[in-house]
Amino acid sequence: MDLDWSYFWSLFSMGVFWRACVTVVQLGSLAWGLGLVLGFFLACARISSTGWISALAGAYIWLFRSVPLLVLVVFVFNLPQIFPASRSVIGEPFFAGLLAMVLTEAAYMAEIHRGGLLSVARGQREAGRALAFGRLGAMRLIVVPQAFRIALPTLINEFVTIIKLTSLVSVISLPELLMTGLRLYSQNFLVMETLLGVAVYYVMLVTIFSTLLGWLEKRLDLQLRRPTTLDDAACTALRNSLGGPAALQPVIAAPGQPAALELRNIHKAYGAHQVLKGVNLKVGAGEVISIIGPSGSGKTSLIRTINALEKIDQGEVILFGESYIHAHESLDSSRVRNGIRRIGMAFQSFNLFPHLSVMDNVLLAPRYHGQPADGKLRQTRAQQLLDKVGLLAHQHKYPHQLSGGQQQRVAIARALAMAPDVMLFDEPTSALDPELVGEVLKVIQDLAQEGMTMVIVTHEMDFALAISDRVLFMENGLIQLDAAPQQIQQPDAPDSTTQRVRRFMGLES
Ligand SMILES: Nc1ncnc2c1ncn2[C@@H]1O[C@H](COP(=O)(O)OP(=O)(O)OP(=O)(O)O)[C@@H](O)[C@H]1O
Repeated sequence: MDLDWSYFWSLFSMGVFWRACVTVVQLGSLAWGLGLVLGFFLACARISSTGWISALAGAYIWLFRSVPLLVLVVFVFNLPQIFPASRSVIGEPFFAGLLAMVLTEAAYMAEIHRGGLLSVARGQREAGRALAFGRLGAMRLIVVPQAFRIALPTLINEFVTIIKLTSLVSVISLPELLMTGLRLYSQNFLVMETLLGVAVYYVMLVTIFSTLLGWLEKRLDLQLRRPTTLDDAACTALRNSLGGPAALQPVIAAPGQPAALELRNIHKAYGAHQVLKGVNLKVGAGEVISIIGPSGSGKTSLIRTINALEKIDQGEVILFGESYIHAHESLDSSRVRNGIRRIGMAFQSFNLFPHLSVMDNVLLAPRYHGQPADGKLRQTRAQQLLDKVGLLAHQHKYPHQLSGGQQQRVAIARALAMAPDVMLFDEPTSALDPELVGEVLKVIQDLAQEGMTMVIVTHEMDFALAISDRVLFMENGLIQLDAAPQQIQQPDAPDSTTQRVRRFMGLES
């Protein structure tokens, strides 16, 4: 069978097809954009901890993924028979088609967003919480940007699907590409040539939009960014303009002043497993406390209760004489949030925000809290802190472009950016290669020398002895020994617990 090629080529100069292209693009883009937004809220509802909200969202997704789009399009278009008032809107084929597509796409996009949201590591939310972000703030600035990047390739694919699905709206006589072709070949009977032309129009639209969205995806791909490292001259010039590295302003111990931190009778269980069994601890301003002990003894659980990353079952945490966390009380109160702002934390796995540059990692919390209010001052302070941890030259890099030791130093600078009165370190060197441990310990040692109050969970025994005012040995959810390093280092230890700790620390066999 011979095709009428001159007719085929003439299809591309017909205004009616180009108008149909515009309709397809408008319908597809609106359905994609609205489905994207509605799908996001549905995904948030789906992962909500409130049972009925999650169930409602689940039911919506189940229903609209089950009903074929073609059926929904016809159904929506005929709704004015039941609700005449809706005729002015969905009596129009374009809006009826759009509504049906948005309802369906929202269900699909919700699952795509849910996948993205669940892929963001738990540590990211914890890092936000440790920087006193509210739930919404953490979601907006930390979780959603990462989830969106993860979901983007699938969302782009969905756009291509939607462009093709617009052809289904021809069933209610919307003059999109298929309907336009159909009307034409029902007059001239050149079915193959017309459908071939329609197919070429679709391929053209999909190609243009895939290229544009692919370009967007590349622009957002952090792996492809190549930030510059400042050379020595630029770094020195910048350092001089900053007036040197940041100096801390720690709370100085004074007679009669309350302890910087006090834990009273802290109990914590995971299910039936009692992990903390009544821990009492006082940390004076400027003191450095190291917590050591066998694996599973409750060290990490204890330090995480101090900045409300773990709820306590019994007891109280007091910060500079003010009661701040009580068992059974919400950890979302402004009192707790204000307390958290005074406490910085460095995590074992760093938990840097991978979508932000080093500089923006340090700036995120000060910007969020408006601390200090002046943006220029915030920037200067962030650069001074990066200088303090030896990373001024790397300020434009992203976390994946740094070594583990560098990442941990950025994490420390990020915590210091909130000018905390107390710093918590949860095994800060455990995830590092041995040759990178020293550079992080050096930063912590410098903080100790400047008088920062610190609680450090560590397996670095020599470091704990060298840096600490007191070393705590935890076992079975209790502090078994609270002693000065000099006392532990005495070879003729007075009691069996000290002897046991000396053996644990490798000081005697
Ligand atoms: N989220 C959790 N759910 C259930 N059990 C947990 C949870 N977190 C910790 N545990 C349990 O609590 C106990 C204490 O854990 P924790 O991490 O505080 O110990 P640790 O002394 O810090 O150990 P390590 O030195 O190995 O890090 C362990 O038995 C652990 O399995």
